Amino acid sequence: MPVQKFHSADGSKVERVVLSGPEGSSAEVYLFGATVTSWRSGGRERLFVSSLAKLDGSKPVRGGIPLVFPQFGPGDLPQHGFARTRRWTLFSAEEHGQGVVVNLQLKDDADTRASKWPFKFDLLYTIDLTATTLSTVLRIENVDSQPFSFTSLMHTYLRVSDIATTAVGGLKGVVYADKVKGTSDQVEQRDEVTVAANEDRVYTNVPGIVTVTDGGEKISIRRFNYKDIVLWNPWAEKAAEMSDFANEEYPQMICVEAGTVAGSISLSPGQTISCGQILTAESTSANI
Ligand SMILES: O=P(O)(O)OC[C@H]1O[C@@H](O)[C@H](O)[C@@H](O)[C@@H]1O
Repeated sequence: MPVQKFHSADGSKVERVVLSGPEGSSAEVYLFGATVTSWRSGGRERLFVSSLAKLDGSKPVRGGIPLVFPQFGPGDLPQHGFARTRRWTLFSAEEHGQGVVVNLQLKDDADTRASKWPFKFDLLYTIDLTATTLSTVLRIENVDSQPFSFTSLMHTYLRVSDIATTAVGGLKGVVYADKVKGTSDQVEQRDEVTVAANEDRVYTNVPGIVTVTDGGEKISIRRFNYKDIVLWNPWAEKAAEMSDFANEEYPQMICVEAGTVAGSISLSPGQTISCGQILTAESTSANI
């Protein structure tokens, strides 16, 4: 069965779905936050989820792909907006020629309309799995009678075997803001960006494909309507401040987050936009 539904302990609602694709590929998605918590391809888990992550809806999931909308970072709303902490609806799930696709939906409700972002919206989140790709696309529709603006991002926690041998390509020549150092106009000089400390950077207007290599493994990130890339690893010092992240886990992950966060996206009444990423796993060594 390509899509399996798992219910909450009391059996009253679907808690998560598991997609089974070709060649042993799979993905798991929680309806809480529409959070993808697992993506297996080429016999490997490609996403990192902390062993201390809360999966009971008590806080955003520390790992996988939390969805940031309508606000990146701190601001009028809670950090990273409300999409990652709302319960989404399972809209549809079906097999297609090359894999399986699931659509989740989130609409405004009394709580969101009472928030500092009070607009009427309709979100459709499409998670599409093939043997080697996971595509996540967020379609945002303005169903209000007034325009609105937002920032959004897919906060992807990639699992790596060792941060010391992990390199991110595709950022050379890109201007970035360094949130740790407090600078905003540096230009990346490196072909391969490595991380060896607490890093929190926003690369703006990234032009093409971004790659993450880790030993013989490579993930390519293709984006559309998402201009920026956030690079984040908490390292030991920030890890110690997070109750839902084990101290020793930071070498096993890197967040490479596709989004539009340096500027915002505006939609007029009736307008829609689809923003997303396609992650492709290219293994040179399968380990099933
Ligand atoms: O702890 P949170 O809210 O999930 O955020 C984690 C990190 O998310 C990153 O996207 C931000 O750039 C960081 O500043 C932030 O610390």
